[in-house]
Amino acid sequence: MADKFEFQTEVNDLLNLMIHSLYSNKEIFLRELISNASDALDKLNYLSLTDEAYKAISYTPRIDLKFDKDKKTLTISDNGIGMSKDELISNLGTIARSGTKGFLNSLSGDAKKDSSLIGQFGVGFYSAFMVANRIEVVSKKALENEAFKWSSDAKSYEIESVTKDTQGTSITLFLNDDEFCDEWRIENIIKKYSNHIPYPIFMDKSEYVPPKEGEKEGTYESKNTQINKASALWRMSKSTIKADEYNDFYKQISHDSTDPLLHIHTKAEGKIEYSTLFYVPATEPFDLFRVDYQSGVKLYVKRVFITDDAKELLPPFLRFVRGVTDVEDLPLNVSREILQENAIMRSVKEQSVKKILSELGKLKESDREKYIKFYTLFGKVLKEGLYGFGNDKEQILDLVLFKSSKRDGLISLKEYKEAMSADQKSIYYISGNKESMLRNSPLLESFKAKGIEVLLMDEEIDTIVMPMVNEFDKTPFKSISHSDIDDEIKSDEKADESKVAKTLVKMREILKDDVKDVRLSSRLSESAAVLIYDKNDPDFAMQGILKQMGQSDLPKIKPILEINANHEIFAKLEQNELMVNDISRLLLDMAKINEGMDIENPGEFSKILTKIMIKAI
Ligand SMILES: Nc1ncnc2c1ncn2[C@@H]1O[C@H](COP(=O)(O)OP(=O)(O)OP(=O)(O)O)[C@@H](O)[C@H]1O
Repeated sequence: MADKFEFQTEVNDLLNLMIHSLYSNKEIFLRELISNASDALDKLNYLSLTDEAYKAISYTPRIDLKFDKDKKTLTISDNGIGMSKDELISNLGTIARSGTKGFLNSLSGDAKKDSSLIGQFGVGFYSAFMVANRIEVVSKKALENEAFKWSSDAKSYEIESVTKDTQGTSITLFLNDDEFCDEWRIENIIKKYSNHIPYPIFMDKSEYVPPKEGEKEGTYESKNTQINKASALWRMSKSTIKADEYNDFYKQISHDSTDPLLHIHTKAEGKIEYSTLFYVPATEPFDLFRVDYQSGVKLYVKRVFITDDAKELLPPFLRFVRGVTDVEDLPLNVSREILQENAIMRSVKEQSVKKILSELGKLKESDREKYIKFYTLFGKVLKEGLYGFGNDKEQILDLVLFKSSKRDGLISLKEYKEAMSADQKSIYYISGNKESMLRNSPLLESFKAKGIEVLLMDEEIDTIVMPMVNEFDKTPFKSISHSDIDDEIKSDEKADESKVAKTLVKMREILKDDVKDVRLSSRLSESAAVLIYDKNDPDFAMQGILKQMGQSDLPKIKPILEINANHEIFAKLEQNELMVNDISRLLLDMAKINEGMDIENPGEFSKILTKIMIKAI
């Protein structure tokens, strides 16, 4: 008797999408099923090497494909770990991963793009419903006696008890049409996506047998043949691997259907022996900015798969990297603690980071267009490495790019320095979250007048990390929204305090609750006033970030209002005391607006402005 089950709502939504919307690139279903079979073999392989109970299982790991042209079925079998009844229910009836909602929301309606997301979101198995109207999964978990059959028409599913001799899983697809009932087509898909999974894939292939003596014509015989290479690509010598093979292996491990931007293959044979094969994707992994992102690097020890959940293998600022780390001198039953504390692992990690960063540096020099593509995708993540006291800051500073007040596009810090005049002492930057606002900030006036370049840091991460970066190549960074200012950018025309003495005293009094001080500015040439921050105070952009991070009890940080004594408005104000009150308030609010801040009392602002407009007409 079969028990009937309903799918979890999200699975229903997903299946509807699979069947009705995601039509292109259907062939990836096979990659997904083979990859699951390979994972199941990995799990059993690992247990049989590390767990006494499993050592007794005698098996040669393999995956078998069979199709029946008449019945239009394709069967994918493995002799891996298998699934119990409960596992069939939870693995093939629900979607455990929290990312799925994100998947459903992120679908663009562009079938090609959407189907490339399928694997990324861990909904691989369900993709088989793109090509099949019915699926049967027969599975027997290793060391258990019972086997079960899960079957579904994509609307609901049934589970019943069956017999099966060996452990493992056999998945039969009842295909919608003949497309995937074709030996040649299947072989090509396997070669394309699954050539380098570490286990052999077998299939019956008809082979031409030449005529024997006395016979006129040859015949075709069906022969069970291994159709993939089953060699761990990362262990092979670089010179024997073709670009296509690197790309295809990437697609298999990442479930991404776009070629990667870069691969970095290393075989270290010194004191510590290991192989790494890393890839920089050309698309953004869906969970790149999720706290619960999945590690993209699989750990192997002596070719035995250990885990794909080891975030320790690379630091978070390289979490976009996909690939494999295979270490020789570690025990197979390496635990999480070992991963974190083991000297070998630490050294492999350090060297991997150095290697990845240096290859990115080479790319920056050799192919700027490609590098910009990389940087646009992952620059923000890379910059996270500038936070704190990491060892890699210098290398990362060589890689970061910024917008500039003087040039189009993105420039590196080296390029900034090369254009500096001999007497410029600092690398100047302004940070905030809107490029247009930064470009038009009054704070840039004297820099523009003197032809000094300022980096425009308009990403949130800049505001967070830049205060933690002191210098680049011995040149200090200086935020231009702070009060300490180098002599070289001070205005040439020395402001004459006596011209505005009365106004200054009054403004200080009027605005004393809102600003720390009202001062003469030596950085303005056009605007009447600007807000800056004391050297050690967080600026406006930083305050915003602190609030976002939950620091709601921040004390009120008062800015400093700097005024341009040479501005006509102050000459007039000295003669017209009655207006000082209104104009002071307006100047403060205007300076706030220029920085993208909210003004405290918009009603009051409008009233004063209206009053002045009436006077002006
Ligand atoms: N051949 C198999 N043998 C054993 N377990 C399997 C097999 N196929 C699928 N499973 C189980 O079903 C789960 C769901 O598979 P599915 O392909 O939907 O997602 P996934 O493999 O977890 O994610 P991803 O596609 O990102 O690798 C797997 O995690 C695995 O536990």
